[in-house]
Amino acid sequence: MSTERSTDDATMTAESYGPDDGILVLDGLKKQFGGLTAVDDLSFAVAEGEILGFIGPNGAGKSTTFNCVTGTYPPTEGTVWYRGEDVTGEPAYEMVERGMARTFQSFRPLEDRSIVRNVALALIPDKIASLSGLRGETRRRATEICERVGLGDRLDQFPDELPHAGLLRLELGRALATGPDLLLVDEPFAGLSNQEVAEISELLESLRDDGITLVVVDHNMRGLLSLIDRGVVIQFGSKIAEGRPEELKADEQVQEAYLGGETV
Ligand SMILES: Nc1ncnc2c1ncn2[C@@H]1O[C@H](COP(=O)(O)OP(=O)(O)OP(=O)(O)O)[C@@H](O)[C@H]1O
Repeated sequence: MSTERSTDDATMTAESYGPDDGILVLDGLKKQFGGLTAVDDLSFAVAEGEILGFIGPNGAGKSTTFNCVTGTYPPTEGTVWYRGEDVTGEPAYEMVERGMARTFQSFRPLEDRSIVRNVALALIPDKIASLSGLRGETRRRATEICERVGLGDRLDQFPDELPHAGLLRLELGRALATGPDLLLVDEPFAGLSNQEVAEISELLESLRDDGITLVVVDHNMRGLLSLIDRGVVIQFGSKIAEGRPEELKADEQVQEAYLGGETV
């Protein structure tokens, strides 16, 4: 990363990143919808093996950034590098093949399929084609993933039998089925009790221990600051702070953006 210019006020220093600054690097990302600039000159890097929080108030541009990175929208300007390669504007299926997976805020399970079948459908055939007994192997892999996300005792239930936290686990299972190196998790804590936040945090930490890099998005800092190694905070589509949880908590702009000056 290099610094191109700096300002003497409290605004962030303008930065320029290169392809090797992290497993995922955004440089000067901009996304406009007509006259609305949803993401504006946003740059940051995700280090391999970390849990990065991507934080911002409602409407700050978090989902739009996610959508530009995962191939849902082409960015208006800027560059996205994944594992050192320029992947700007690549379609979603190519990003999945490269090892990037995401969960969605609104869950989209197939309601007429069991839990294990929902996960099996997300398995990428190429990755298991060389294994013998594909059908049995598919079931075995899907079962393993269900167990991994805490749904081992609900394999043959249907999505509408799951509580909210169970649907989140299923969403994580479907993402894991694509064999990701990087997992983008969209607002996992919304609608969860404190106990569930702790349990899901434990699951996300265990995925990191398995070697998966995580970017966790949330507008709410509840639960997030104790989970993440580092955070990037955005407001109105631009980065206002970046750092370790204790640095973010102490940052005046973050306080202001979030709680009108109250302590985070
Ligand atoms: N497809 C779209 N067309 C037009 N405007 C959009 C579109 N998607 C997002 N926006 C606008 O871009 C801005 C950023 O929205 P975005 O959904 O990225 O914010 P967010 O930080 O994810 O918010 P939330 O926490 O509520 O999910 C908002 O003003 C939103 O209305």
